[in-house]
Amino acid sequence: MPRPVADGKIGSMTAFDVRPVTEDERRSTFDLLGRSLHSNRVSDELWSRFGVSWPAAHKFGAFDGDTPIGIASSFDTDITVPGGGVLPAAAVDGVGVRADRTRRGVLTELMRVQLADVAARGLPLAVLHASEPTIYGRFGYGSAALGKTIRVARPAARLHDRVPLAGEVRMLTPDEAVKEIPGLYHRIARRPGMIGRPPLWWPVMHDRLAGPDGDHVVAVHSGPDGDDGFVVYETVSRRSLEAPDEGAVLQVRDLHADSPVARAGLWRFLLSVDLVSAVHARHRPVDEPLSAMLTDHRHAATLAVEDDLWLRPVDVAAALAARTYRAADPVVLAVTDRLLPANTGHYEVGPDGARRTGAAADLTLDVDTLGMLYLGEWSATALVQAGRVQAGDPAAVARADELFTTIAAPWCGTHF
Ligand SMILES: CC(=O)SCCNC(=O)CCNC(=O)[C@H](O)C(C)(C)COP(=O)(O)OP(=O)(O)OC[C@H]1O[C@@H](n2cnc3c(N)ncnc32)[C@H](O)[C@@H]1OP(=O)(O)O
Repeated sequence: MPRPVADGKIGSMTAFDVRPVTEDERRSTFDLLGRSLHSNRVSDELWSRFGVSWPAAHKFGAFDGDTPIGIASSFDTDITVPGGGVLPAAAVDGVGVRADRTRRGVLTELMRVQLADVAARGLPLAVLHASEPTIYGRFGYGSAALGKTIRVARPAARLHDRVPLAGEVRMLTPDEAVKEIPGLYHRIARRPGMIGRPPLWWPVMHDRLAGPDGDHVVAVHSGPDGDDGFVVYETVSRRSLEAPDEGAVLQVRDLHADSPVARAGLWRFLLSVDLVSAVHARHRPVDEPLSAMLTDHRHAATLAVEDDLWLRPVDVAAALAARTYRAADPVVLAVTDRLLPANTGHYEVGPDGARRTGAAADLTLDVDTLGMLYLGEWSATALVQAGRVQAGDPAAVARADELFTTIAAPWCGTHF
C-alpha cells in the first residue's frame, strides 16, 4: 500500500522529502514549474494578479532542505463519463523536477504521494495532459481521449449549402467575455471527457487572454433557445515586406458548441473573418466533421492526431460503476494496479453496471490500459492488437467492444 501522507514528511529513503507545499512556498514552486517547462519567469506584477490560481492546496513538493526541487500540483474538478454521469476527479496541472535533479526518482515519489492523497480523499479519477507521452503510463495513466490539429485554408474553404445553420454570432467586449463565458461553458459542456473549470481556472486560462488586458477575441453563437456556443481566438499577422499580401493566421483556442447548428454557425463565422489565410485549431474532437461540412474536404487538413486527456482510475470499482455500457453479455476484467494495489481484482462489466466479482477473467489488463478503455476512445480489439489486453476468447473481446463503445468520441477541450 502507498504510505499515507503524514507529518508533512515522506520519502526519507531518498535524498529529499516530499511534503505538502505551504503558503510561503507557492511562488518558489511555481517558478520551479515554469523553469522546468521553459516558460519565462513571471514578473512580480503578474504574480500579484494571477498567483491566486496557484493555491497551496493539493500541491506536493520535493524539497532538499528548504529548497524545492520538484512539484506535483492538482486541482479538484469533475469529469463527464459515458452515459452523462459526472465524477469527482483530480486534474494534475503542474509537474516538474529541477533539471539538475531529474532521473533520480523525484517524480516517482511525487506521483506516489499525490495518488495516495487523491485516493484517500475519495476522488475516483485523476486526469492530466502530458508534456511527453512516455512519462505517465508507469503511474497508471492511460491516453483516454485524443485530439486533432486542423488547418483550414482561407479563403478557399466554404461550408456546403446543406450544413444546418440558424442563429447569430455576436462578438463580446472583454468585460462581457469575463462575465458570460464561464456560465455558458458550464451549461453546454457535457461530452464524456469534459471537465468542470473551477473558479481558479478562469483568471489565467481565460481572463488573461480574453479580458480587458488580453488580445483574444470572443464570439458567442445564439440559437432559438439563447446562447449555445462560443469561440475564443487570436489572430497572428503573417504580413511582411516579402509577403505583403499574406493574411493572418486565426488560431482557435477554445470552441464549444451545444449542437451541430451552433458548431456550424461558429465555423461559418470563423471562415468569414477577412484578411485571414488559414484557421488553425489544436486538440479538436477527432469526430468533429469539419471536412465533411466543406464543399471541398481537402480545405480542412488534419495535421496531427495526438494524445489529449490522460486518465487514471484511482478507485476502479467506483469509476467502472459510474459509466454506462451498451447492450452485450457481460465481460470480466482482471485489472492489475501496482501503485494502488487495492484496485487489483476482477470486475464484471455489463449493461446493468459494474461490480467486483470472484468469477474467472475474460480480459486481463493493467490499470493504465483501463484508462484507455474507460471513455471509449480505444476499442478492446485495438488494445488486444496492441498487446495491452490479454484475452483467450475473441467473443469476449467483441463483447467488450460493444459494452465500452460510445457514439461521440470522448474529448476534453480544456487546457490545464
Ligand atoms: C501534467 C504535467 O504537468 S506534464 C509536465 C511534465 N513536466 C515536464 O515535462 C517538465 C520537464 N521534465 C521534468 O521536469 C522531469 O523530467 C519529469 C517530471 C518529467 C520526470 O521527473 P524525474 O524526477 O526525472 O522522474 P523519475 O526519476 O521519477 O523517473 C521515473 C521513470 O520515468 C522515466 N522518465 C521520467 N521522465 C521521462 C521522460 N521525460 N522521458 C522518458 N522517460 C522518463 C525515468 O527514466 C524513470 O524510469 P525508470 O523507472 O525505468 O528508471
